[in-house]
Amino acid sequence: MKTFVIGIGGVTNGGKTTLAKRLHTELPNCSMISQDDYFKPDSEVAVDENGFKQYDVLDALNMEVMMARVYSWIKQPRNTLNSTEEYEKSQNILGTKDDIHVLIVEGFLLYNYRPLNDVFNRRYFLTVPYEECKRRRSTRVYVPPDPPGYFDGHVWPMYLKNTQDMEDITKDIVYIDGTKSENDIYSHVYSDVKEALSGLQSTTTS
Ligand SMILES: Nc1ncnc2c1ncn2[C@@H]1O[C@H](COP(=O)(O)OP(=O)(O)OP(=O)(O)O)[C@@H](O)[C@H]1O
Ligand SMILES: NC(=O)c1ccc[n+]([C@@H]2O[C@H](CO)[C@@H](O)[C@H]2O)c1
Repeated sequence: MKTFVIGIGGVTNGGKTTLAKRLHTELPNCSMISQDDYFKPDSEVAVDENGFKQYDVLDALNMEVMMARVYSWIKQPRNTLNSTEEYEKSQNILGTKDDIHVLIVEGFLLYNYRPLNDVFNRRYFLTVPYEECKRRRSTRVYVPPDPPGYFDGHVWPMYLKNTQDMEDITKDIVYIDGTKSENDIYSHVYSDVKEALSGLQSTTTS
């Protein structure tokens, strides 16, 4: 039994969840963890001098709790070949009976956190330019909702800083143009993953 951990990172509203959910549905033996589920309670998130809650930094997240979940999956992957359909899916995709378990981790701050960055076999990063990102974000309602000026006063500056830090930590990232259609993005990543899984299969033994 082997494991393969995929990171779907990128800018806010880059389409991470959309892509991750589809891969999760299509890949056999696949589990998914979303970083957004690990935000600290609002009362524990710092506020800056302009009154903006500092949500777009690692300190806003319970990364230790998230890592515990990731390590626990690696130790004992949850999804097994538990149905004929899953079994056939794995044969179609991998062309083999071999047992590979896939974990998708999706979120906006994956590669800046070294312990998490270290577990990825493949790192994707969805990008969207400033204007399109701001437009998409304005259609979303978070809890709590973005106050006026939040995108320019916190979200985008933190994205630029986090991306810079990320590039200092890891170079091994596959950048994806998030303005392409959902289908194009999915097909591209799916073929890439499939190729990587086949490689894993032929180079290792269980
Ligand atoms: N390829 C795409 N082209 C155009 N719009 C897209 C595309 N993918 C996703 N969207 C839209 O962009 C918005 C954000 O998508 P999604 O929730 O997948 O992004 P995200 O990166 O997970 O966002 P978050 O910052 O909340 O983590 C949604 O309204 C979604 O429908
Ligand atoms: N999920 C949350 O608790 C929450 C609260 C406030 C803001 N956000 C935003 O989520 C994005 C990541 O998906 C970040 O850009 C946060 O600003 C999330």
